[in-house]
Amino acid sequence: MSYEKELGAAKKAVSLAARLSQGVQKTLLQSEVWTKSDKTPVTAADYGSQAVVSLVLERELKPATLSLVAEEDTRDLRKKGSEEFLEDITKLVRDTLASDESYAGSSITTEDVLNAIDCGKSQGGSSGCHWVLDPIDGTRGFVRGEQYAVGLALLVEGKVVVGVMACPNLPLSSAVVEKDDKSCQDNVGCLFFAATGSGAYVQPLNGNSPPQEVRVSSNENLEEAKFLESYHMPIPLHSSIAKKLGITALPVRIDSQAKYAAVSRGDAEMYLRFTLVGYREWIWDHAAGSIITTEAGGVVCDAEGIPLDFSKGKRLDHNRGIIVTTKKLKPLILKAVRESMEEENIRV
Ligand SMILES: Nc1ncnc2c1ncn2[C@@H]1O[C@H](COP(=O)(O)O)[C@@H](OP(=O)(O)O)[C@H]1O
Ligand SMILES: [Mg+2]
Ligand SMILES: [Mg+2]
Ligand SMILES: [Mg+2]
Repeated sequence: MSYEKELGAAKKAVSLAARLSQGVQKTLLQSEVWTKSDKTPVTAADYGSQAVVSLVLERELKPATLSLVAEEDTRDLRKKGSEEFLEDITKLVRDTLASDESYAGSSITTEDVLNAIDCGKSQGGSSGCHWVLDPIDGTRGFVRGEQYAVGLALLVEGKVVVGVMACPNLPLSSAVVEKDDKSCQDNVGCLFFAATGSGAYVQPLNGNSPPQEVRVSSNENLEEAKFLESYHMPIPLHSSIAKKLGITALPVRIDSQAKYAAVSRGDAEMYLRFTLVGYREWIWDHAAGSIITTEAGGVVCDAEGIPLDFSKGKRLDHNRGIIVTTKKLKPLILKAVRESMEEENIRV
């Protein structure tokens, strides 16, 4: 089955949400960063982006009911004292939609914004069609003025079939560039997308250049390999695995699912994610990224080599660890992972 219509709607939704987030990031003040009950940060861009994606999918696809599994909810926005913040978000959403010719003149109220965000309450699962959204992935990176992504995927019968990811600050050349390389740092903003069986592509986020197919690296020389991990949680096990593999370079730390995009484009050969014991991953942190990498010829699996299962609701059901790499390197990496885990007495 072709998912052309869904892909078109998702690209439009994610591009507009990225436009909203770019405006917010430029002028964001520390006082505008709220903290959620799980102690993680959230901003007007997270809420605004979720509302924009929800409204655009609704308008473009006119589904009987839109099933959206998304990160943010309106609990804090509905509390007394949030009125001004909600007004600001509504203005952002209104201005962003008005910036697209096809939506010019449409009026958006605070109630419309709250309803659009609340649309993201779906639980997902193994049957039917569900959109999966991380409106701002890597909010910590976003707040620091660094990397973040807007990730949207379509789940059909428990499988990811479409993925779209905007990385507004990611260089068009490579994610792994020197901080003082001005020419790369100035030429930023990527839109990655993939549909099942059709490959993975990238195009400039704010330009009109045609999409280019991306493929994972063909490098098999681990001495020259680059590997990625989260910015905020360097994990000792990652270093042991890299050392065992003979990787000499230090890990490159990047926020968000941009790490999946980087592996899909061949910027790096490996992304490791061994979080703290007991942490169960949200599907929206991986859905868009995983199909982009697999359609680019890569693999996404757990420490046992088993593909991730997106069919069990809002959380991923998998063993310890996530490994994103190339098909050629997978056996070597799994061996190094197994040995390092045994040595450090870490169970799957
Ligand atoms: N202590 C933790 N361990 C694992 N994942 C965490 C975490 N705290 C936050 N996260 C998740 O990791 C995501 C960011 O991933 P990364 O570290 O690769 O940038 C966050 O997404 P949000 O920024 O969308 O909330 C959040 O869902
Ligand atoms: Mg968050
Ligand atoms: Mg996230
Ligand atoms: Mg998020």
